[in-house]
Amino acid sequence: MSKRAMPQPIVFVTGNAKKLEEVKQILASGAEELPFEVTSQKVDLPELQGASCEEIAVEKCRLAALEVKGPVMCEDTSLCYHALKGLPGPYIKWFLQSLGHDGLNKLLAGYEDKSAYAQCLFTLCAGPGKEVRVFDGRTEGKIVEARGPTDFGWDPVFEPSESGGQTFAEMSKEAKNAISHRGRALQLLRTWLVNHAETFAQEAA
Ligand SMILES: O=c1[nH]c(=O)c2ncn([C@@H]3O[C@H](COP(=O)(O)OP(=O)(O)OP(=O)(O)O)[C@@H](O)[C@H]3O)c2[nH]1
Ligand SMILES: [Mg+2]
Repeated sequence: MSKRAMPQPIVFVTGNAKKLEEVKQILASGAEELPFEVTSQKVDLPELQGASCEEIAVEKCRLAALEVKGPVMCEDTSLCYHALKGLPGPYIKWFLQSLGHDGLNKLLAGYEDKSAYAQCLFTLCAGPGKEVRVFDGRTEGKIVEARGPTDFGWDPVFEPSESGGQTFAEMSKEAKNAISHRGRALQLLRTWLVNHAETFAQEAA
């Protein structure tokens, strides 16, 4: 499919190099090609506190569109423990930074239920002041003792239910992307853009 003419490409705004790496891999694979060019910009945007995952994601994307002055996409990842009623959720970054993998396990020491889900909210906005659309991808699993390479966040302590016993960190990139929160959310965004290319290009004009 040829790329649709837009004044600017869609800029994926993130401060996280590992997210960007996976997003590039996911977009390069899959049956449908995105009808727009995607570039990236490294900006670590401020994130709302005390709000829902969705509110945080929408506000971040709104700020990204103002910063870039054009079409943007962003994403927000949460790790939600069922026993803790969804926490750490959107605050997982700070929990991981302060407590490490061992601490992420110890949080559940007093609970039988070690289950958790990874959630990725992709957001898409055609420009400053334009509607922000949200695409929600989730993967259920459980929190385990760290196994596998430690180069991406909490991957070593999350074992998806569909992985046959491997943690995200132990899986190949292709296998992770096929069942990951990020892979699923990005697939929804891709399908929406393929089906609404005209609408989005007009909003961005
Ligand atoms: O093991 C992992 N597997 C993943 O698939 C994954 N995706 C995100 N993360 C980590 O979870 C926090 C989300 O916070 P987050 O969404 O605010 O990201 P961020 O601040 O790093 O980037 P961004 O907000 O600039 O895009 C950050 O610590 C990320 O490193 C992951 N860890
Ligand atoms: Mg962030």
